[in-house]
Amino acid sequence: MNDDDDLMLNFAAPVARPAAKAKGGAAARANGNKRQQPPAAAAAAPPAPAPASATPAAISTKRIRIDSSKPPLPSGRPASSFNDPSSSSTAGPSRPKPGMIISSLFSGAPSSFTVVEDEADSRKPAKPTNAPGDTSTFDGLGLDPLLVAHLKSSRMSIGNRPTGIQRAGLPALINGDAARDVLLHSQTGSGKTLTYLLPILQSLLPLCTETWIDRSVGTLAIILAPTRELARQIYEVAEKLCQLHLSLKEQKEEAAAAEGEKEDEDDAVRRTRWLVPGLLSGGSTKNHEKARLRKGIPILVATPGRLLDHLQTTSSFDVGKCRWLVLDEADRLLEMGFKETLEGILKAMDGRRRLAFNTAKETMMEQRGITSGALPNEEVEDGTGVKWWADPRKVVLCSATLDENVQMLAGTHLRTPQVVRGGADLAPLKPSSTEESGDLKPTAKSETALLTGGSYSRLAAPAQLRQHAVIVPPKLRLVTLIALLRSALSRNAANVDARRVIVFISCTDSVEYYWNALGGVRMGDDTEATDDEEEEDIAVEEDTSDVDPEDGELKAPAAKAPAKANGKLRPSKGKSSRKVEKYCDLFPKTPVFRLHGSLAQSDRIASLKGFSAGLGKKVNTSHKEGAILFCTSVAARGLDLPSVGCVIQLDPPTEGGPDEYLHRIGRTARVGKDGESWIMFLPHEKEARKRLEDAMQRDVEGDAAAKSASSSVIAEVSAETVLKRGFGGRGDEYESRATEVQLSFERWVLRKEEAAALARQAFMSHIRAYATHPSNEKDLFHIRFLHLGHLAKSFALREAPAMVKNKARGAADAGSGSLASSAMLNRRDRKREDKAGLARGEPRVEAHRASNRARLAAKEERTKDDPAAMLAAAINAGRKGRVTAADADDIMEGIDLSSLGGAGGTGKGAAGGGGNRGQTGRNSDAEARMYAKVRALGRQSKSGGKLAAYGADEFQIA
Ligand SMILES: Nc1ncnc2c1ncn2[C@@H]1O[C@H](COP(=O)(O)OP(=O)(O)OP(=O)(O)O)[C@@H](O)[C@H]1O
Repeated sequence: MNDDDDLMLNFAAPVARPAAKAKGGAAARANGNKRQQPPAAAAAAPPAPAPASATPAAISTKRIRIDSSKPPLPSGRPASSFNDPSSSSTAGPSRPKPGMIISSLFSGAPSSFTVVEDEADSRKPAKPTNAPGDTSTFDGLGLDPLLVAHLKSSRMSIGNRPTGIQRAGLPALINGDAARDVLLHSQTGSGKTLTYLLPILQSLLPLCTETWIDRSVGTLAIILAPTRELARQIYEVAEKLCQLHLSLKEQKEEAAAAEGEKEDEDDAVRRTRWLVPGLLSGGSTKNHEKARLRKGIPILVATPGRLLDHLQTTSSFDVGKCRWLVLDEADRLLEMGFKETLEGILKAMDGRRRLAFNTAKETMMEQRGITSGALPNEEVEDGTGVKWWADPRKVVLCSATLDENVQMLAGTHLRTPQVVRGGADLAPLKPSSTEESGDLKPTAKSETALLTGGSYSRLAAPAQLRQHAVIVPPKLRLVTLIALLRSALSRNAANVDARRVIVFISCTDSVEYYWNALGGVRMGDDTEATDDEEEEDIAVEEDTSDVDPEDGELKAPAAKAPAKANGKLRPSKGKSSRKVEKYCDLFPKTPVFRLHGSLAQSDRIASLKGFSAGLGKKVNTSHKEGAILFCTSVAARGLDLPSVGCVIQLDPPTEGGPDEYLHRIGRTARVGKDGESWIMFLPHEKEARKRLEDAMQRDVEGDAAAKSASSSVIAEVSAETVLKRGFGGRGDEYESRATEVQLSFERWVLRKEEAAALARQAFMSHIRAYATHPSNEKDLFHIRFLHLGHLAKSFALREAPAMVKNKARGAADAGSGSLASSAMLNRRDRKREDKAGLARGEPRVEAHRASNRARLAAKEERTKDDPAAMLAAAINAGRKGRVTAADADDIMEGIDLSSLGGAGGTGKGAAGGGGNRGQTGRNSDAEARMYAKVRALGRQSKSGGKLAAYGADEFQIA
């Protein structure tokens, strides 16, 4: 984008443009662009894509996108030596005071470290595979000059170089076969949004010359996105696109005014500005949305649940003339269980279209006194004189991954779909080439192999993205995370734009915990925080349910609200807690944000805006010192956050496997930019790195360019290397620094019961989330392999796991009154809604219920003979907020706590190599013995509080 200026000189020669309609020009100006009636016999052809010629002109308008600028540095808290990883100060950790609790991170850490040299940095920087091309231009692809000029303007700042998917997709969507739907398949961050938005706008622009048409014409394009955030992001891009100059004259005038030249009087095609986007994502009240729909929203961006709701209940919602339906992140839409909703939407839209068409046809026949046979369908027009139904509605399905579900959807609902792919090699598009585009036959079931087996299915990360995996013993997870953050922030010191870091975590409670903990830790001393600081320290959000009944949006898993502890904790009762950023002593000038499905919508928006642009008292406009975002997988798909230099996965994805991994790392290295990613594995999960690599390698098989770009290599780096880099110092000094950091977190947890409650809750939820890894990953990700005591350390907990569980349960019981009653209320509300829906015979509710019933029946069938599956089901129930205290007991007791025996060896070893219980069958004797032991441990810990009796001295119960 920096070389936009150069590109301005390289515009292609003007291309032919169909004669512009004269009406609406001078006449429209004379009438002040008032709405006119169409000429009676105006058999206006459906506006066709109209490549036009123009001399591009510079446009200078205010920039809308929030970008980084450079505010003065804020003054943070007194920085300790930790704020300089390169410092070689010999100051060690604070000396233990009498009675102070000592926590050792490094003594007894499993066989110290196996040093695996980080070869990542010595790897040759790869050629970006999702960057804009070098030769092709947007105007060369037949894009309207108005749009080309707009893309180059400071409003859009895109330039004139299309990315691979744009080179392939724009011609297919602008000039392609009108009778075929399109499946866009491309790498993350390759510009898919513009690939469908530009053709939509181009096809609708000619309608703006018809001055008798306005937004009351109804909805002409619908874009569906799985989450509110993504929907909002697409809406914002559409909004910016729609702010283009509507005539070349306007552009010339502006350019002339800027350059002091005399304006040119020719080319006075006038367009009226009614082409506006709207957003329906459940963010505002339904009545408000209904009012907006009544007015008309020509380009509508929506989440599926809300859209179907309006299709079923809002009679003024006019989609009879809709020409485009885009399903963005189609794989995610399906994963989130929107299949029936999507089918409902398609059915409802077809119905409305048929109805509108029949009405128009009957009116025409009546007016002309002719029979149906004398009026071909493609000649049917409505009162506007536009033949809306001449071409079928175009469905565009976008996905970075082509799994079986996407293929099924495409095969069932798309008309002879054309698969359009953005090549990794950025070669100029050859539309007929199977390398770039291919045919997908309508019978998806039989054609599945065609797509997955060949070179169609691609799971490739951008080649310039440097991927790393770090194998971390559980008790070093917290300090390794801090080290990674510090390195990422300091590594990109020279590149302000790349200093944003995203950290993916498995569950909402853990996100809340780490966000609060980072804001709460104090380095350099162990004094109490002031009362004010204490008040500000902890902010928690109340859980809502898994699925928002309004927009069907999936919430992050296991989001139980932390229970009231000693009557002090302040659950936010769904109210927005206004403070969305925190600052940490370890990187005092870097704001830390969080994002998960249980946050109030206003906080979600504020957090995203803050992370993207800068917010808060200390940094006013942008983040010179970077920004950190802790989030669940809710942020994995589609979000286009500017200049993310690094993605860290503290927890590997619990669902979605390599696809989810790919989407998460796709938040960095976007559109040819540089980026790095880190994923943490526990020692027993080590093999997972190879599996990810293999999955990506398999997927690029046959694609020499992508293979040679080695985009699938995940370099293994030792925890020691990461800690050394992150904490600096000479020799083993990094160990004492890391220990001091760990101690500071532990002090924070010990100091306040609220903090301890958060930590316990996060620990429990983490284990529940861990248990949801799919069965084909259980050989690596099984809760029985977890060393719970060491894992507790990564939440800065000093308590034994059994005690953590008991206390968490106690706290939950204490707070159960309000939580339970609010859950009851939610349930009652939903029941009432379902009842009302059924009474009205709403397919949405029926479909929802039917699918739930089918799912439950299938689950029961699967789990009835398998205790492991029953346990997993209980844990799953926990993710949905339905876990009871007894379930929690079962979960904790179901884990092989013999690992607590210290001398007993690792969790995996103690599991006796039994593997998955579901696979090997249940040894009831052994299980009974294990439960007995667990209960004994529990009793022992309750009466004496001395798990050390079992050699579990790492818990250091005082
Ligand atoms: N031709 C281009 N030149 C420069 N920047 C571009 C171009 N096309 C798109 N972009 C920018 O690239 C970024 C990523 O685009 P977009 O979000 O559409 O990617 P995506 O393919 O949808 O990614 P994901 O799969 O992660 O959702 C956006 O900030 C967009 O403005």
